Amino acid sequence: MKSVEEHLTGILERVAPLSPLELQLLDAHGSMLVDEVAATGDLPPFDNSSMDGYAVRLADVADASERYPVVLDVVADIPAGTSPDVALEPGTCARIMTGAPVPEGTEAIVPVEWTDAGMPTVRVRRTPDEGQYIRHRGDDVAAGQTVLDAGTTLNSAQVGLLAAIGRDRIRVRPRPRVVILSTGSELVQPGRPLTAGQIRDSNSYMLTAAAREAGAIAYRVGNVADDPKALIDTIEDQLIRADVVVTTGGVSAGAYDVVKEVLTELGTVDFDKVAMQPGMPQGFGTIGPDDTPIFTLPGNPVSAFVSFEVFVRPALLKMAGVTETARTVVRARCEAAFTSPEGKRQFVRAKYTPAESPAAPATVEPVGGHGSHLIGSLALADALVVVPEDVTEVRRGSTVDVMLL
Ligand SMILES: Nc1nc2c(c(=O)[nH]1)N[C@H]1C(S)=C(S)[C@@H](COP(=O)(O)OP(=O)(O)OC[C@H]3O[C@@H](n4cnc5c(N)ncnc54)[C@H](O)[C@@H]3O)O[C@H]1N2
Ligand code: MOO
Repeated sequence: MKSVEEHLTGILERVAPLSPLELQLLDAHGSMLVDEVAATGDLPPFDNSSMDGYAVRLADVADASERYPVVLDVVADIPAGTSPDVALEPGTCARIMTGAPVPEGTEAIVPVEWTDAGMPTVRVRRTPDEGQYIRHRGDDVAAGQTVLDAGTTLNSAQVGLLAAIGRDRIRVRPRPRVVILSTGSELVQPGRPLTAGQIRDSNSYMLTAAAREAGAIAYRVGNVADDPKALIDTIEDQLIRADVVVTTGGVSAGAYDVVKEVLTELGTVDFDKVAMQPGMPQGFGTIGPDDTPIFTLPGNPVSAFVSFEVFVRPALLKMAGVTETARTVVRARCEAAFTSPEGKRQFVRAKYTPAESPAAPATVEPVGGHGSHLIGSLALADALVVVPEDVTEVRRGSTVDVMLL
């Protein structure tokens, strides 16, 4: 049997970061920036008001009070999106809206709430501080300033910033496109009735969601019957939109394990037993004219989930340009005793509770049994306890490695 490390290393050696592409801003969301981005202009691009109110000269309103309001002539009305062509003379002001450019001579903005909102004269009842409610050109971002570093995975605020500096396209490493298909003649799509001996195809949904959580663009193909021609035709049809293909089922030793049968014949996919539990039967290789990586995961739902976590997710992250591809592993006190198969690394689904104080360290509680079909308890887990190959018994209260999901 191969070790988990050997199998993972073999995979990571054969997948490469995807080539950079210039994408529309929203298509680049979630992708990694290839280049550092600098602002070509100032933000804000001009001095503007942060309040709806009146642009004033300070001397004119220095004596304003509730009791003795100052009366000013309103010589201009400046909505956002216009450019004022007035300069404030003594005794005058301009009505101005939030975001509108301040006219020449403006020393502060008086919010409309401090006035009688009058036109064409206004009564000002309070004195603003110098510069109050004026947002200055470049006080957010200065022209030439680096706003985003290369290697940033673009989140929503960063997409907003790129739009604010005028970028509508940006060069990124695209998110990998993953095609997920499950195999098995016993499978029925959710929403359809079951007949005797059938079960629902949960893997294709679970892995599509998992691929999305890993930042990929995932396409779910439903289930393909255990028929060699149907399988190869479906895979070939899907290659057009795939940077990676993931299948589940049909890789063990059964008489109808078509994935293994069909892909072994092609000679580009290796099938191995990996020393882990669950997830022992694994296949990885390439397929099609572009040598598209293909993962063939076992069909048992927990095995498929763990295999995705341990092998597929790191590969997807590497393709997206991420360098740290491993999940965070922490140490925690195990709240239950259990046994582990000798010579295999066991991944035990569990619930993790972070440390609350030095007296209450982090703990982890295994959930459900060990069966690879137990998706009910898998859904309760937020972590996997990782039990080394040479450990056959985990005692309650011992400290274990926990991979946080
Ligand atoms: N004689 C042997 N039998 C098995 C071995 C072995 O070494 N020798 N290995 C066992 C292990 S370990 C695993 S894991 C499974 C892997 O099986 P396959 O990958 O061939 O998957 P199937 O046989 O197609 O299905 C296994 C199991 O999972 C259910 N399944 C399959 N696909 C889905 C899906 N999309 N959604 C929900 N459930 C699914 C399927 O109905 C089976 O119950 O083999 C063991 N057997
Ligand atoms: O190794 Mo299989 O993946 O139980 O359950």
